[in-house]
Order: sequence, then structure tokens, then C-alpha cells
Amino acid sequence: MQKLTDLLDRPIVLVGLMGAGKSTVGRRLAKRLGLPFVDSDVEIEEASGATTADLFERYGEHDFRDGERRLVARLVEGDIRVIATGGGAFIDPRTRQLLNERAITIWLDAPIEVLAERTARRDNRPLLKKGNRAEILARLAEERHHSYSEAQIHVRSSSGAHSDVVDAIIAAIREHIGE
Ligand SMILES: Nc1ncnc2c1ncn2[C@@H]1O[C@H](COP(=O)(O)OP(=O)(O)O)[C@@H](O)[C@H]1O
Ligand SMILES: O=C(O)C1=C[C@@H](OP(=O)(O)O)[C@@H](O)[C@H](O)C1
Ligand SMILES: [Mg+2]
Repeated sequence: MQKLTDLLDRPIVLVGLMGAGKSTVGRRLAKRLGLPFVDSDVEIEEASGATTADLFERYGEHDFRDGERRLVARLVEGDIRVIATGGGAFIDPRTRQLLNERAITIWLDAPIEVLAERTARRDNRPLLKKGNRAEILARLAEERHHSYSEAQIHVRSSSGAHSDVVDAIIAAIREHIGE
């Protein structure tokens, strides 16, 4: 079987709700494929010297989204690599269109209970601090479903270890590119 990276002509971009595994599975996927990895939230935090929670508090979600849109547009034009987006990035119509044109887009998806349990492990997501975690995630899942479903590939990341999700993504990419 041909090496997957020899068949890739574009970056792999992970989208989906908070807790789906974009950052942690993405890092492992990149390592498995021998590709660089970049996380849009980490890039924003490094460039601004502030956490996403601080940025939401200081400038509001609207300004965060502006910066996020510009950053993701830059990342997708760069080297072939694995890009983990923050959960809201793919909701912007321009970003969604750009990513679907220039990248392989993968929606990582898990049930609300799983997302709620995973996101409870760290208190770093500003949108989840405003009320009941599972309720907020359920509302966002409904609001965002239409956007996420426009990703080219849909992978469930509900059960199994990170490495199982990496396996599922690699199989799905091969199928997507007709290998
Ligand atoms: N498939 C998985 N199995 C077990 N734990 C997972 C899995 N995917 C993600 N996690 C855990 O869930 C938490 C959130 O994952 P993260 O990658 O930060 O999600 P996202 O970037 O999509 O918000 C982390 O503690 C991570 O280790
Ligand atoms: O879904 C969202 O709107 C957000 C998701 C977060 O990233 P993760 O999806 O990696 O948690 C982060 O970008 C910010 O807190 C907003
Ligand atoms: Mg993340």
C-alpha cells in the first residue's frame, strides 16, 4: 500500500465541537503520518500572549473569531500538515468554504455526554463557563450541525482510545481519496 503522505496534496484539517479530540487526536495523527502539527488555538495564544479565555473576556467572541478566521486562512496556505481548528472556526462560512477548497476536512464527532465528560477535565473553554456544560454543548451541537456536516469526512470519536480514532481517520482519508 502506498504511503498516505505520498498521496496527499493538501493539509488535513480537523473540525468539530469542543472535546471531540481535534487537538489531542490531531497531534497523534500528525505523528503517525510524520507530518507537522499545528493547533489554531495554540497559535492564537502564542501570537497574542493570552489564553483563549482571556481573549474572549477582553475583546469578546466577535474579535476572537476575526483573528481566528485570518489565522486559519494563513495556516491552510502553508505546508501540508495536520491542522486542529478551534471548534468555532468551521462555522464561519468563508472559513468553511476555504477549508473545503484547500484541505481535507474531517468532522470529529461524539455524543454530548462524551463531550461534556471530556471538556470537564480542563476549565479552559470560555463558552462552557457560562452555564450547564451539557446544555451548552447540546445547543451548540444543534446550531453547528449543519456547518460541521459540510466537512468532507465524518469520523466518530466517541469510543476507543486516541489511536483508534487515528486509525479511523487514516482509513477514511484513504477511502476519500480513492486509495
Ligand atoms: N478518543 C479519545 N479517547 C479518550 N479521550 C479522548 C479522546 N479524544 C479526546 N480525548 C480527551 O478529551 C479531552 C479533550 O480533547 P481535545 O483534543 O482537547 O478536544 P478538542 O480539541 O476537540 O476540544 C482531552 O483530555 C483528550 O485527551
Ligand atoms: O467551539 C468553540 O467555539 C471554541 C472551541 C475551543 O477550541 P476546542 O474546540 O479545541 O476546544 C476554543 O477555540 C474556544 O474556546 C472556542
Ligand atoms: Mg482543541
